[in-house]
Amino acid sequence: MLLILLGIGVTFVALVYLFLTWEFGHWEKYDIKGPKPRLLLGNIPNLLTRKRHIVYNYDAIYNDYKNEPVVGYYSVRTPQLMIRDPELIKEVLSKSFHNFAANDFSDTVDEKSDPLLARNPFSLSGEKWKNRRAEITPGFTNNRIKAMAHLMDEVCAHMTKYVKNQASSSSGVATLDAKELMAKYTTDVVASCIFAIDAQSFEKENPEIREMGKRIMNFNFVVQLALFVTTFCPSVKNFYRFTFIPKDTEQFFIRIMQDAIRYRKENNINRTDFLDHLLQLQERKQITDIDIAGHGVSFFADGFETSSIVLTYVLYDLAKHSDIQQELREDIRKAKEVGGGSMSYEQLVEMPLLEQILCETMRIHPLLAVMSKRCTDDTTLVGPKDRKIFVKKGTTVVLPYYSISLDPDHFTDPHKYDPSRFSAENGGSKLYRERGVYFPFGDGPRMCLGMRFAFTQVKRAVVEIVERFTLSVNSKTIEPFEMNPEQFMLMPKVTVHTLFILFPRSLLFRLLFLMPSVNDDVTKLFANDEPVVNWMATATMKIKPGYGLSAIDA
Ligand code: HEM
Repeated sequence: MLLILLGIGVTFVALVYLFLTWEFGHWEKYDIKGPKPRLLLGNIPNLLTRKRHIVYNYDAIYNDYKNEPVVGYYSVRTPQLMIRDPELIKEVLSKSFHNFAANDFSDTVDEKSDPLLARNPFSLSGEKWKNRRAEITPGFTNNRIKAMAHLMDEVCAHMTKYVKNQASSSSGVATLDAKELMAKYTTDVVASCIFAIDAQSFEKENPEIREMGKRIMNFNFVVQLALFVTTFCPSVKNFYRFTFIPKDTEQFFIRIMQDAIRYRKENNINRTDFLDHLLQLQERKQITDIDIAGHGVSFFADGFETSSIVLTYVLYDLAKHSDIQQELREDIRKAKEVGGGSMSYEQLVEMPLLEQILCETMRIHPLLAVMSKRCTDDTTLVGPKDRKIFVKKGTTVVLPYYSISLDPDHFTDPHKYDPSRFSAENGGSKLYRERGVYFPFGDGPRMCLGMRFAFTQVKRAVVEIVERFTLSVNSKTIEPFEMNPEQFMLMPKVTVHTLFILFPRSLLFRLLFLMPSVNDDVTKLFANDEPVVNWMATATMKIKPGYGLSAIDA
């Protein structure tokens, strides 16, 4: 009996071992170099251990195979391919798009358990993706974004008031959590553009829409679990469906979308925003309320977190480089002078230095470690020196955006913050994009749909802050940043609570800045860690029953 049990035990262990290592010779068969995988951990151990962000595993693979166009590695036990060569990256994103049209995440989202997320183009593939993308694209015309820029003006006014209220009356310094500040801004902008509501992030302690937004983005754990389980055993997707958006959050968004539609129809409101686009779409195509809510939530989820992280990094970079900050301030002043005291939408989107700052920030602080695509048909890529690289249908290929952005072969002195590398004289971002080394918004037919909206939203906030406040890094900031392994996107692990000191640009401070003899005092003041000022509500807000938000009429 004991022998039988022992036999079963040994067979079981042997089978598990075989299961875990079965694929480990895959890349050798195709003559593709790569690191030796470890049992259970493969080559991305942080996926399981979560000791550090997975970006550091990908980066090590990228840098260890400098002369290889592609590297074969194993995620847990599944063979995956890292594309290092920029020409091949362009091939995957654009030229051979038909063979890499699916995002790796695509078939992990189920329409029944996640009806809203399943309507986001990012989660879709094939015809469904094409249709959804075609429905959203006209929502981002130049005219509509221009109209939405006015809605951003209102949010900026709230933000300025909030920052001023945060500043200590004695020093004029406000120490703020930049990420939190920027998330409030983008939440209010995006809520205004889709749901036509004032989310009141700057006025209320914990506005419900902000909390619900956090819960949409808080699927980090589920995403990481799904990533782990599906790379461990990809067929899990066929019989188990993950739920990424909690049900109460889903119901909340469906409800506010329905309320927003009813309110607009009943009151005959004409407002050029994304909701207006969705209503026109509903008239033309008879799409359901769930479809509309799906589009709304997509815009919300894609729009607020990405832009708020980029904004946080822009503020950080400007705080670190006071000369660039001052140059931008001067540009803003000149633009406003030309505009007779205000800045037009056209002026905003065309400010060269501001554009370069954004491009450089998105290079030096990439938002994503890698972009993952799924090979949808057996394909042979042709690498340098005519080398044939066979990619089997179903293989995940990753494009190492983080590592490429910081590779000295592609960007001179890559750790130096230098917006001028994106100046028109140097060829702008187009040059790097054409080389296949700069793709913060992806590229090809699946490129980010909200790019122009995101740029406008980010630029508007930067202009507001730089014009009115002086930014400096708080001395408690731990640098260089260590990325937070709990987050899917690349965000610093440190609490950014005391990261910045925002300076109201009062006349007194302007004078201090213009007089070199007192500049030292200002520097000292910057270095002081001012306590966070507890903000108290100063305005009474219209509270709408249900979710404490007030609708915007026009
Ligand atoms: C600075 C902020 C943003 C960054 C850096 C960013 C970046 C990206 C990236 C890298 C992709 C994947 C592209 C690919 O798969 O090749 C993407 C896709 C997407 N983004 Fe953005 N994004 C930003 C803001 C926005 C905003 C504001 C919206 C909408 C309001 C948006 C909507 C989308 C959508 C719908 C997709 C899926 C496109 C598709 O699969 O067809 N994004 N974005």
